[in-house]
Order: sequence, then C-alpha cells, then structure tokens
Amino acid sequence: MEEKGRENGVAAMKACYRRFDPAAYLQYNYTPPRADFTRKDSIVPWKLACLHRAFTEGDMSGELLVDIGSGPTLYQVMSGCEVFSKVLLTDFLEVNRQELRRWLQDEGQCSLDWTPYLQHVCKLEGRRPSAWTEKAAKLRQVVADILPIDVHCSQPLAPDALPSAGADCLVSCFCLESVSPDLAAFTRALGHIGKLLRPGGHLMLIGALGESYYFAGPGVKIPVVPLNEAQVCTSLKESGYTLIRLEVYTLTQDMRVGVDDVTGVFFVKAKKD
Ligand SMILES: Nc1ncnc2c1ncn2[C@@H]1O[C@@H](CSCCNC[C@@H]2Cc3ccc([N+](=O)[O-])cc3CN2)[C@@H](O)[C@H]1O
Repeated sequence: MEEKGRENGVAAMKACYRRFDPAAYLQYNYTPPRADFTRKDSIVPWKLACLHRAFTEGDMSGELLVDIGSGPTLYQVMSGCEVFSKVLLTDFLEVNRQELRRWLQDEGQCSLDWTPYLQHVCKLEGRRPSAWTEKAAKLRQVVADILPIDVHCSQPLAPDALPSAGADCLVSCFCLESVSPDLAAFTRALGHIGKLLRPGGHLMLIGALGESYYFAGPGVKIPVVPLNEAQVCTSLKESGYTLIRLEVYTLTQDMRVGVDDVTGVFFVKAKKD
C-alpha cells in the first residue's frame, strides 16, 4: 500500500509540471526585485555570491559538474564553468531543455537576457564586466549536453550518461523540494542524485525554506514540500553527505512578490561520504 501511495504522489507532481511555463517562471523569479544587481540584499546576487565562494575556495577537484534540475536557468553554473572542464545540464521537461539549448546554441529568442548575470559573476571573479562575452563563450564551450532527468528514479539519468566513477560535483537549485510530494520523497531524491556523485565529491544545494506552493505560470500553482533548516540538515545526513556549510537568506517584504510563499532560501555546500 505504501509503495502505491508513493507512486501516486510522484505521478500527481509530474502531472503538475505539464503546465510549467519557462518564460513566466523566469519573469517571476529572475527579474527585479529578486534579481536586482544594483541591490546588495537582492536574492540572486546572494545566490551568485554563495556559489562563487563555494566553487573558488580551493577544495574542488575533478572535471565533471552536473546540474540537477536546471530548469530554464543558467546562473547556477556560471561560477562552476570556470572550475570544471565539462558541465552537464539536466531537466525533466523538454520545454526547459529547449530554453537552455536556445541560449547555448546562441540562436536568440531566449526568454531572459543572461548578460547581467554573466557581468555580475565576472565582477565577483575580479574581472571587468566586459569579460562577460568570454564567460559566455566559456559556458558554451564546457556545457557538453542537456539531458533528461527524473530525481524520483533510483537511477535519475540514462545509464551511460556519466563515467562509472560518477560526477566530481553536483549543483541543484530549487528542484528537489519543488518536485517532491513530501519530506520522505525529498530525502529519497537526495539519495538518488547522491548516487551520481563520486565519494568525496561536492554537492551545492540551493532551495526554498517554508515554501508550500509556487506559480510556474498564470494559474499554474505547483505544491512544494515546506522545509526548515533542521530538515535539510537531517535529510543530507540520512542521504550520506557531510555538511560543510549552510547559509540562509531570509526574504524581506519586498522580495515577496506573490509568486510563491517562500520565506527563506538555503545554500548548502556538502561532501559525499
Ligand atoms: N521528477 C523530476 N526530476 C527532476 N527535475 C524535475 C522533476 N520534476 C520536475 N522537475 C524540474 O524541476 C523544476 C525546477 S524549477 C522549480 C521551482 N522551484 C520553486 C520556485 C523557485 C524559486 C526561485 C527563486 C526564488 N527566490 O526567492 O529568489 C524562490 C523560488 C521558490 N519558487 C522544473 O525545472 C522541472 O522541470
């Protein structure tokens, strides 16, 4: 009976994602005020600073970085692309993989202009903002593929997607808690993606705290399992990770723009045991 319940919960969640609208989602979360590069307290600059520090503090090794549940966004690999020689993007939906492909193949008609993001990360790296064109070229050079993924499968990627040793680093942003019907499913998914990572490899995990729903388009309301910091730490430990650092951003009133009920954002850097 329990197994049937799990399958129903995951199937219901997958049905929600059939109406996911990448352009609306990007508009809701990746434009001002949540992505305002003129403000120190905006969420996206905070996320980019966490990722920049985590990728450049000298403990990274290896070649392969895999982004789990990329969605239609690229910001999460803009620091990692300077550290790893090969990056794989992944998502459950073809519409998101198409959005990523359009930018990577420089075909135009992208739903969001990533230039301010590239310029901001260049600034974090001590480079002049005009180096964003080199960073864009670097990103296009290191991204080797954009693969389908399902974190509810014990083997989330196709069998031959990764080398047998696994990835050297994983990054995943706002995915697991938004695709899991409950905390147990979130923890299981964390375990599934952990199997893609070599022992000693790092996981960078960004996610929502206290979020019970978000809009992925007009009238497209998707349920989210509300997490607190303690649950995130317990799930990491149960899934075979050692926590290196947890940072939390608490949303100010003006960052609450009606597209979700998220109260905070966590950043985790962890290592696979
Ligand atoms: N089974 C699956 N396996 C893997 N990926 C899957 C699966 N199902 C769906 N997906 C894939 O995962 C999805 C990832 S986007 C999930 C959105 N998360 C919630 C949203 C994000 C957000 C962003 C920014 C801020 N902020 O404060 O700045 C707050 C928030 C909170 N609201 C989507 O790409 C889907 O395509």
